[in-house]
Formats: sequence, C-alpha cells, structure tokens
Amino acid sequence: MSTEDQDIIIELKGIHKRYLLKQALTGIDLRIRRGSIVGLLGPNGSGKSTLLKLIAGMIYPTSGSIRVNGREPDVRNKSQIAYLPEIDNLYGWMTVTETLNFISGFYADWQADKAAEMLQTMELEGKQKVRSLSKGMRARLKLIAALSRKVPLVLLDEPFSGIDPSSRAKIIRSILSEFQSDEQTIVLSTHSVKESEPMFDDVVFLQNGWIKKFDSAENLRAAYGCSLENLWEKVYA
Ligand SMILES: Nc1ncnc2c1ncn2[C@@H]1O[C@H](COP(=O)(O)OP(=O)(O)OP(=O)(O)O)[C@@H](O)[C@H]1O
Repeated sequence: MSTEDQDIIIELKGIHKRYLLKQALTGIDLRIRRGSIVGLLGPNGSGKSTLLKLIAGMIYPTSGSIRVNGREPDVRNKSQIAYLPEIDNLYGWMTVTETLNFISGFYADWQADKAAEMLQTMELEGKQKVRSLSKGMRARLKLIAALSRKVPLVLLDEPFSGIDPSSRAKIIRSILSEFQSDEQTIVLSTHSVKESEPMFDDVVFLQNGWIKKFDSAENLRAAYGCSLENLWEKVYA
C-alpha cells in the first residue's frame, strides 16, 4: 500500500519493545491510513496489546520511532486518542450513569448525546451498579466510554471480549453505521474475527512480535480466496 504522508495517521518505524525478560515486538514497520478501521489479529502473546499501548503513549519503545498525527505519542496525546484497555478499569460502586458522567469530566470532546444513544443500543440500564454488571455488560460500558469521544484516533483492545456472538454482531453493525471516516480512525485488536471482519479496511496479522501480513481486507480475501476467518487458520496453522 503506497499512500501520501498526509493520509497517514500512525507511523511506526523499526519498533522493538522489550519487557524485562521478554522481547514483545521485533522490528515493526507500519503505516495506518487516516479514516480506516484496522484489525490487529494474532494469537495470545503475539504483541497486540503492546502495540496499542505504544501507539497510545502509555509505554515507550525500546527502540524505533512512533508518530501519531506527526507527533511522538505521550500522555499529552490524550486529547487526540480514545483508548479502551483490555483490563477492567471501572469502579464497581458507581452506577452506569455515574461512570459515564465521571469519565465525561476528563474530556472536553465528550459527546453526551452519543453516550445516551449508545446506552440504548448497548441495552444498559443507567441506574445499574457496575459491580452488578456481567462481563459482557461491562465490556459494553467500556465501549460507550471510548466511542462517545470525538477524537481522531480510537484504540480498542479486545473490545468485544465477553460479549455474546449475536450481540457482538449487532454492536459491530452499529459501530459501522456510526463511523465517520472523514473524522476518525479506529485500530482494534480482537479474537472475534468472524463478527469483526465486515468492519476491517486493513488487517495486521501479528505473530511472535512481528508482522506476518499487512494488507487491505479486500486484497487479502482476493489473494487467498477466503474469508479473513479462514485466512487466520492458514496464517497460524
Ligand atoms: N508488562 C509486561 N511485562 C513483561 N512481559 C509482558 C508485559 N506485557 C506483555 N508482556 C509479554 O509480551 C508479549 C506480548 O504480550 P501482549 O499482551 O502484547 O500480547 P497480546 O497479543 O495482546 O496477547 P493476548 O491476545 O493474550 O491479549 C507476551 O509474551 C507477554 O507475556
């Protein structure tokens, strides 16, 4: 994929990330197109969360360079990036509405109308205590928190984890129908390849900390003559 520089929102060059005892990423070169929805796929431990945290500016690479909108990411990028972490970072003693009000206080770009609308789509009760929500309901609340922000870049780490397959498909359809490619780019890691497939413009297959394949979903399907879900089996066989 060759693309002009202004069309690139994220650029990683020669990224290596080593934790104390573990080399998590090895020589990642990646350019993500503005306005695309990009799927980060790979088995457990392949480096998806590490890559998202680096892009979010939450951790730093051991070597290599990262640019998000032309700038090295750090905590100041919070105004540009909505990040949904894999871990559960919600307070159990708050209600759903209190949680969203609390989060909204941190961000000038918060869209209260969108949050209210998503509450309906996600079928959550505002009065319910977070501690009484199921895993899938908490995942829905985290999604509302990330997608209610008006930011150029949204990073979602395993956003559908715990959500049942038919609800997952419904939520994905609603994300797609709301998505405005002239305003936003979404990068998400997921193991739910089957349901997520219709979302993806581009797909990164990670393995052991390096990129095994990166191309548009369309090119990959055409080149291998199969769905991304089936391609997963071929890539990681
Ligand atoms: N804080 C950390 N300290 C040490 N090693 C870590 C740390 N975080 C991740 N790792 C290691 O780095 C590698 C990549 O982990 P990462 O969480 O990025 O993978 P992942 O693809 O997101 O996995 P999963 O699908 O299980 O969420 C793994 O071997 C993991 O054990």
